Parts: sequence; C-alpha cells; structure tokens
Amino acid sequence: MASDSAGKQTEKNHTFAQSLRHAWAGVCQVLKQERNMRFHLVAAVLAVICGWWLHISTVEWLWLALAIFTVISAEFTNTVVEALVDLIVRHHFDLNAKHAKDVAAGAVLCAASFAVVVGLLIFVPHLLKLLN
Ligand SMILES: Nc1ncnc2c1ncn2[C@@H]1O[C@H](COP(=O)(O)OP(=O)(O)OP(=O)(O)O)[C@@H](O)[C@H]1O
Repeated sequence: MASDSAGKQTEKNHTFAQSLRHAWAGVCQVLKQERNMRFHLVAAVLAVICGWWLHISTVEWLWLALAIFTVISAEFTNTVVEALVDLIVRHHFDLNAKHAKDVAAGAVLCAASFAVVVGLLIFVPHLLKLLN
C-alpha cells in the first residue's frame, strides 16, 4: 500500500494554483467518464443558444442558469457517491451501496426534471409568440 503512494500527493494542496489544477482535473475526469454529464452539457449549450436566439429576459437567464447548475451539481455529487461506494465495496453487491447509488441517481433525476420544467416555462411562451 505504502509503495503505491510513493512520490504521489496525498496531503493538502499547498497553493491556489495547485487546488485549481486538481479541481480542473476533476471536471475533465467527470466529462470523460460520465456519459450523462456530456448529455447534460450538450442540453445546456442548446438551451443557452435558444435563450440567445429568443432574446429571453435577465430573470429568465437567471432561472436557466439555476437549472443548468443544479443539474451539473447533482451529476458531480452522483459521481462522487459512485466513486466512494466503489472504493468501499469494490464490485461486491451490497444493498447499502445500491441504496446510496440509486438515491444519488434520483437526485440527478429530480434536478433534470426541474430543468425541463424551467425550460418549458421559459421557451414555450417565446416559441408561441414567434409562431403567432
Ligand atoms: N456494489 C453495488 N451493489 C449493489 N448495487 C450496485 C452496486 N454498484 C452498482 N449497483 C447498482 O447498479 C446501478 C448502476 O451503478 P453504476 O455504478 O454503474 O452507476 P452508473 O451506471 O454510472 O449510474 P449513472 O447512470 O447514474 O451514472 C446503481 O444505481 C445500483 O442500482
């Protein structure tokens, strides 16, 4: 175990730049490993393009930003839960592990549902106005 950690950082970051580098590595890791996160990101970019195209108001931009960051935060939390559960139980089936992972995935589902409702409330009236 000790030889596995030899020469590798296991203590706190010493500088802000070091913290930033590790935080950015975390963001890249989630994007690389989590298909759902890439899907959320594409949906967020499309929503921003629609917002720009339909000239939504500042308040609508704020709701859109809240919806996007709620989903992304939930997905980050879900990834942390999955990683910790896998670290603890490895690949053994465990009912508590299942419970933790399912609840974390449920949080993402709730956040995504909130985002869909916000998106519909913002974009449907704008699109109807455009069609009329
Ligand atoms: N060790 C385990 N013990 C019991 N059930 C597990 C275990 N690992 C995974 N599961 C079950 O399999 C599901 C998928 O787990 P996995 O770790 O593959 O998540 P995922 O497919 O990456 O999920 P998401 O789609 O939310 O990113 C979990 O929600 C859980 O129901």
